[in-house]
Formats: sequence, C-alpha cells, structure tokens
Amino acid sequence: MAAAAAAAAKIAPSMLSSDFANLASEAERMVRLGADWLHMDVMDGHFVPNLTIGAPVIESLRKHTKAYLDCHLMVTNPSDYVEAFGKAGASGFTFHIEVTRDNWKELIQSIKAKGMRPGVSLKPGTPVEDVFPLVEAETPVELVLVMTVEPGFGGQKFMPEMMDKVIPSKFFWGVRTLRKKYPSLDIEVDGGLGPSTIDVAASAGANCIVAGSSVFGAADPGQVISALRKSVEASQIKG
Ligand SMILES: O=C(CO)[C@@H](O)[C@H](O)COP(=O)(O)O
Repeated sequence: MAAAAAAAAKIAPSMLSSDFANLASEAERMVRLGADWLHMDVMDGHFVPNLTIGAPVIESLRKHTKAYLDCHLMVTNPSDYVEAFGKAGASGFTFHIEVTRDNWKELIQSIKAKGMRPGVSLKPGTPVEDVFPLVEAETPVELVLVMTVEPGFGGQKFMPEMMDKVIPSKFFWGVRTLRKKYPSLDIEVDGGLGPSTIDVAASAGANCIVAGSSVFGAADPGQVISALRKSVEASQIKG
C-alpha cells in the first residue's frame, strides 16, 4: 500500500501569485472555483530573500473570508509571530524545522493554544527524518510541508527528487517514506506544482497541494484546481 492515505485532498492556491491589491476578491474567487485552503506565504526578508505579508494582512483578509488560511511562516523567529497570527485569524501555522531545533515542543504547544493547527516545513536540503520526532511528539504537528523548490519565490521549477530526496551523493527519505510511515498525516508539497507535475507528487503520497502560478496563470483556474484534486484522489484509490 504505497500512497494510500486517509488524509483528504486539500488544494491550496498560493495567494502569493494573486493580485495583492484585490486579495479579498481573489480569495473569494479561489474558494468559488473549488479551493479547499488558501495558502499564505509569510516571508521576513531574512530566512528567505523576499518580503511578503504579515499578520495585519491575515487580519484584514479574515474579515472577508471564512476559508482555512494555511500560513507558511518562512521566518527566522516563528515564536515571535504566534500570538499575532492567532489573533489575526490564521487557521494553520507552519514553521520551518531549520530554525526551531531547540524549541519546537513549546512552539507547537503555543500554536495550539492560540487555536491554530501546527505544521512543520523542510527546505529541499533538509532530511525528512528531522521531522519524525515532531510528528511523534505528545503534542504533535498535524502537517508536514515538504518544499519542492527553494523557498522564497513563486514560479520556480518543481524538484521531483524531493519525493525521495535524492540529492547528489546524498539520500534522505522524502515524501514517499513519510507517507508509508504516517498513513493519515497531512503531507503538503509546495513549489512548481501544476497539471504536469502533480502525478509525481500525488503518487508519492502528498495530499495537500499548494499551487501558485499554475492556478493564477491559467485561463481556467477552476479546471487546474480540479485536475490537481483528481490526481490526488486517483493516487489514493490506486494505493
Ligand atoms: O512558498 C512558496 C515559495 O517560497 C510557494 O508557496 C510558491 O508561492 C508556490 O508558487 P508556484 O511554484 O506554485 O508558482
């Protein structure tokens, strides 16, 4: 049973590719076209070389939508943002393992205490086994986000090697191992996903799919959202 997962398909358009000047109507459009979650890329210009949105934007958007706001914190000090994101109405709070080696237990607990769903993300060069303790903890993360591009920018090329994390001369376990180990875990992939790359990710076991340029750049974004969902569901049936 390779990729059979109890975890439901979640298609999450990355709002980084939306028209920020019309964020509320872009969010409404994505939900109307079938999005399950809205993926919010939070970048601090330090952990990644780009600066995007913060809690005030989440707070403003929350006034216009009930949608699940899947916040990916590409920041050096995630603990500094928990309270503000909780108050702002974030639904999920995903931090990076690379910056939370010592304090992840407290961080997960504080995220839950603020009413958000905790997740952990890894950059392409980080071994997947680094997050096993967080998934198996007494208060665990509920989602693992495997980056399939270097974080920082939309529109990059999907890295299929992240399914098994085969990096020149190194081998780390990737999405496929994560799925075998944790059949019902939410496993998210982010970067370069679209109709031409989804089958690779879905058959490895990813069930939460972030897609920016392939959705917002499409003539028919609803059709792309539906194609992504079909691929995840077909892989789960095949197992
Ligand atoms: O987190 C990031 C980039 O760091 C992503 O969420 C991108 O925004 C995805 O965009 P596409 O690769 O789908 O265009």
